[in-house]
Amino acid sequence: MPDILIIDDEKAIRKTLSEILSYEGYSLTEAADGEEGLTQFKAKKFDVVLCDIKMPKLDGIEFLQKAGEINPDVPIIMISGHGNIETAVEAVKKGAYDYISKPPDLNRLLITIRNAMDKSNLVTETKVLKRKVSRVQEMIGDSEPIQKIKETIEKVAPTEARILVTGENGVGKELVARWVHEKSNRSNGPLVEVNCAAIPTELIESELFGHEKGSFTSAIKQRIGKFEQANGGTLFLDEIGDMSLSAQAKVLRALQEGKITRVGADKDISVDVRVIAATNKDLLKEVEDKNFRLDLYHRLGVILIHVPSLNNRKQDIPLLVAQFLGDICADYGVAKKGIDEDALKLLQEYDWTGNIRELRNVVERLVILSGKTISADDVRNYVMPK
Ligand SMILES: Nc1ncnc2c1ncn2[C@@H]1O[C@H](COP(=O)(O)OP(=O)(O)OP(=O)(O)O)[C@@H](O)[C@H]1O
Repeated sequence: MPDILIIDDEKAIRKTLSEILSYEGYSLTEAADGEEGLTQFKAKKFDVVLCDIKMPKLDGIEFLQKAGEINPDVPIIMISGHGNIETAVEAVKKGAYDYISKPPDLNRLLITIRNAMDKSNLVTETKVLKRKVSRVQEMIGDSEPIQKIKETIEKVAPTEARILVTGENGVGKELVARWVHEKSNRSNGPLVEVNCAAIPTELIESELFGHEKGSFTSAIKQRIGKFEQANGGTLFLDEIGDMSLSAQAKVLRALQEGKITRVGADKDISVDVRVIAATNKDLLKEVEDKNFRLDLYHRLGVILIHVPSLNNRKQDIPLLVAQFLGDICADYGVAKKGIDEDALKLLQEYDWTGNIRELRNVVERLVILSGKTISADDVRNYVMPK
């Protein structure tokens, strides 16, 4: 049964609308002002909201803005009184689905609600489709290490084992983490990613565990951390070797006890998260240098997956180039370009210190600058040997 929220300070209007709509098979919730409406809106996902414009506490326009921040996909139909048609039009400009006038015309009311629900279903379907289309990039390569990595992923993904992925920048460590999540029993839950190297040391704890309002100078609002966001899913801690020792201690506790504490809070929160960590550093050397905790290393690295550099699996280059050529030409909306054998050979001779990320950039450059078929001369002209 579709759920409709009616927000109006006039009891008579709420009553009339409720009667008509419940007769039509909708389930109704009523609120007497914008604030109450917002509380209801937060508590449950409605299919449609009918909202008066002039109300005490929070008026219709303010409700529209706040509701849009919480869930922009729920259609809101404004109910306008005599004197505020202009405001209703303004509301539509600001994102309301439509408006109806008081007293409501029965047919127009029902049609508007039906249309609003159709539109909202379409929005949801489009989102689902988009998600399906943007599925995880396939892991290309038939070299022995890549085959072994794929086998390991198949085996360990359905378990709850923590995984430490190692390898240079741009080799595909994140892709490994994505596939583990995708093939795990948590694939319907979130995959949340944190790049530990990109966050200043003093902020990493609040980023991971969240904070309470006022717990430090810039904590103006309460904030949910990445561990909580990843609840029921997977947390990918990238560049874990760059994490401060004090954050390491807290991550260790989260892993040992399945509990976290927001910065500035005194209450524990239980979290159900599978952690996959990645690093381009030699963590055991970091342990030796006292930059990384040995106990955390053991907790994280139940399964170790090393992704070798592209220079150590150059036989994967032709397959990767073919894949990237297809993807990039499709992105640019041009017919798929080909590549000469000699050009491919030259690419295999290069030193790929930037790994797969660099290879993709080079293919993109070649697609832009070359003719229909990429030649060895194109490679010589546009790809500088190092
Ligand atoms: N085997 C592969 N097949 C196809 N694309 C790949 C493969 N490995 C990596 N890529 C692509 O190369 C790019 C870099 O990969 P990714 O971000 O996973 O590397 P990374 O090791 O996590 O890098 P960093 O350490 O810099 O974060 C991504 O666009 C990824 O989709």
